[in-house]
Amino acid sequence: MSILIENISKHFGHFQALSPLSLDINEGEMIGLLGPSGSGKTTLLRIIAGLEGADTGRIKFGDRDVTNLHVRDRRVGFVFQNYALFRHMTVADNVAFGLEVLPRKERPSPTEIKNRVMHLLEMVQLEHLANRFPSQLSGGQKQRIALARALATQPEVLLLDEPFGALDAKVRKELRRWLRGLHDELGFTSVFVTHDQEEALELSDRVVVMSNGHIEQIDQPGALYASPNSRFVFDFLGNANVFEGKVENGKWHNGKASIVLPDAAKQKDGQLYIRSHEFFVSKEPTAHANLPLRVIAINPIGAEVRLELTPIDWQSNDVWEIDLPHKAFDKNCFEKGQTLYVTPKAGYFFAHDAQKPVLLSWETEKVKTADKA
Ligand SMILES: Nc1ncnc2c1ncn2[C@@H]1O[C@H](COP(=O)(O)OP(=O)(O)OP(=O)(O)O)[C@@H](O)[C@H]1O
Repeated sequence: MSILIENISKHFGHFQALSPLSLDINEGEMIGLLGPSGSGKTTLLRIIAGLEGADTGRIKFGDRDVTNLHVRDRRVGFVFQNYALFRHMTVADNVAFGLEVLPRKERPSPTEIKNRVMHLLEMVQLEHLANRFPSQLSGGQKQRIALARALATQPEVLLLDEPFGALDAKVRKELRRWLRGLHDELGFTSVFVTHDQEEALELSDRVVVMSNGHIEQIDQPGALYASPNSRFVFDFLGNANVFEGKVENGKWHNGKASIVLPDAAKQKDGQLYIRSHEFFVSKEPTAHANLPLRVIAINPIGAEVRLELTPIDWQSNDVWEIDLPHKAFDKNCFEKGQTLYVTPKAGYFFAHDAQKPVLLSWETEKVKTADKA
């Protein structure tokens, strides 16, 4: 079922929670609504569900205009963060609930309900827990039951609000994979809310990045990561270091630090955003950059080592984070308190007078040569 969202806006009193926004969701697509707290994700999801009315605009499911339809007539499935299972009912009764409350004309027979519940429990691989109560389940199991319950009425649209927010990282990852598999197998259309960029990028066919009640960018995960179209999106997708530079003699300067402008750069003042893995690190400045930093922390994180650094004799608002493969780290034997120099390999430049960034790259070979010199 496709979903068309057209000029939807929402006020709570004088506060504008959603500016008029539009979004076209294809049948069978999985869409992640990503944004910081208060950006309007849940409000938009609730308006799609019919739990909240919009001030303006309309919503269509396929050819059906559902703008004024009651939540129960929209036929959507929901999953919330806090499981929302009925504590006094068994797992099987919880899953059957949506079917039991259907109007008599639409309600399947008791045998059919029983069969459908068992099938759903098999699908979420928890048929052996049919007679347990929610208090006897783990968080991950509860959430799978919540999903089975949401799917019982065979909705064509599934809406999920931070479905895995309360779970630990490992279970979260497992459930994500499993939800994606189920989505692909059953072919429903899903919209889920998250403030976790990794979750959004991993699960979604397209990600909708929201801030302050409007849409900043809609893109496939790869495109979003490769071409963030604003500072906000860049910041929100994480792990960027920002160098604020003023142009002088073909270089960006900031205090005693400098970066040579690559050929493609316009001679403009602005901010260079560099991702944490886009650096060479050395014990001396290179021909391309003189960015001295002091090591304040060293944290091994999985396949990489993250160095936290503060500028020496230049200004930056944030601590810098640089991720190095273990090999590169071991070769250099960096220690806390030590001074080192970083050279960007690539970065996004936002000129002060521009909204959109330019992707810049320093030719790798040249930097390497300079590094060795
Ligand atoms: N019923 C309400 N009454 C008044 N203000 C509300 C109501 N619901 C939401 N808001 C406000 O609207 C804004 C958007 O809220 P919303 O819950 O949609 O954000 P969100 O992006 O989902 O945030 P979070 O990630 O924290 O859940 C917030 O500033 C919130 O305080």
